[in-house]
Amino acid sequence: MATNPVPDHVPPEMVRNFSLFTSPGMLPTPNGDPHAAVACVHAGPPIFYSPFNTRDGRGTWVITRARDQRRVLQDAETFSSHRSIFASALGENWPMIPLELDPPAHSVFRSLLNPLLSPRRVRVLEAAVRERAIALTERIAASGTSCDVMKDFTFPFTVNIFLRFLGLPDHQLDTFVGWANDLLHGDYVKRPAAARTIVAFIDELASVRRKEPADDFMTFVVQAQVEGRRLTDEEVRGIGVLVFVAGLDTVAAAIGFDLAYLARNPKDQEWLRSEPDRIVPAAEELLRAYPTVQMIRVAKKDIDFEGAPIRKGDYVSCATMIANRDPAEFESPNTIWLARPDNRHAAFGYGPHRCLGSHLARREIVIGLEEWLARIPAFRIKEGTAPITCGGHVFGIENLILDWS
Ligand code: HEM
Repeated sequence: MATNPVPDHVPPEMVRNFSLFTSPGMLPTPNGDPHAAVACVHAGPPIFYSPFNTRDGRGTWVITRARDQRRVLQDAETFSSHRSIFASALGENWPMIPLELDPPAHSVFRSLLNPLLSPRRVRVLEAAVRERAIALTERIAASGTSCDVMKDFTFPFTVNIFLRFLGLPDHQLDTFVGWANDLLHGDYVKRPAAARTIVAFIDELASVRRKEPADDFMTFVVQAQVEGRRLTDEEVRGIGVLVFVAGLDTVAAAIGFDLAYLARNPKDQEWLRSEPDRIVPAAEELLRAYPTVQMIRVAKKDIDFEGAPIRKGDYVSCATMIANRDPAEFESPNTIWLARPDNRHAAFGYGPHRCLGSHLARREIVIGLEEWLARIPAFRIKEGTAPITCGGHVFGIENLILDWS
């Protein structure tokens, strides 16, 4: 792990002892609330330097205002998204596509992939999403009055949808959950091992689909053309790996945080159960209050930003969990108001890289909540248990044991 002294160009008064990885509430914490723990940055300046704010121990500038984050995320001329987050775990340097490409290359691939996750395409996938949510909640309701939501509901739900999207059978579900978990939350041994396994899996799937095409995502990718040519093996891998990591943990964590909130707030729970039409706006408010992704950009040139001397190569963090609690953007940002109007939150990012899977993610969350609330009566956190939350690049919730006895 890198140890990062503060670079010479960073004025000492701009350094803060804050990190999405190590600040209080960020390490795995029983009954933790990492979102509330980051909200404290709004009492400070619009930008500061955090000496340890990535998984590999690098420092980043931290942008605390939603408006300034939008400036960074929209300006790909100055702030690049090429970091090889995944490949670097293997000591390699290929980009996840389209996330780690800058315009104009980014738009070539984004246009290629947009139709696969468009609202129209998601409507086609929706029947399978609902079928899966019903099957899981029926099984949970029939088998007792308690369950671990992450293990029994959210992961089997989201991984199944992902496997269908890729065109793979369900029996690999547990294996995939294990890989995703090791990759996102594993230590320095588990993480590269999981990265290697996922790359080998995607490479193998691509090679099978080249020989035996099917009606699925990977076949689309290996047959696709950009600028009059087929994709290279590295590009196919970059896309496959990104879709693998982008959609698994994020939706599962979102539903987990939502159900944890509802378990602790029985009135809101009943309010949604009695009128399920309220779930769509409520899911937006819960995405605002409990977003999970920290976006990072790399400065391509020197720039002075709100008084901070950002230098070429510096990392700049735009954390959705910070933007979504910005009091300049949201009235009483730390209050959860399920009917909040005009909820223009940043959970899915901003600018050219805005989440490609947001339409699918939104439907998964809403359908997951609808079917859960339709079958599971008034639920609460099981006595004697405590959900364990964690910070990091992607905030998560490790276990959530609910009880409705
Ligand atoms: C609640 C669930 C989700 C959240 C909170 C989320 C959040 C985000 C965010 C913040 C970004 C921007 C990253 C950046 O600019 O650095 C992003 C990008 C992306 N997301 Fe999602 N995501 C979710 C679900 C999904 C799903 C289900 C998929 C795919 C099936 C997906 C695929 C992608 C892809 C491919 C990108 C890169 C887009 C580009 O670079 O043009 N995401 N996501």
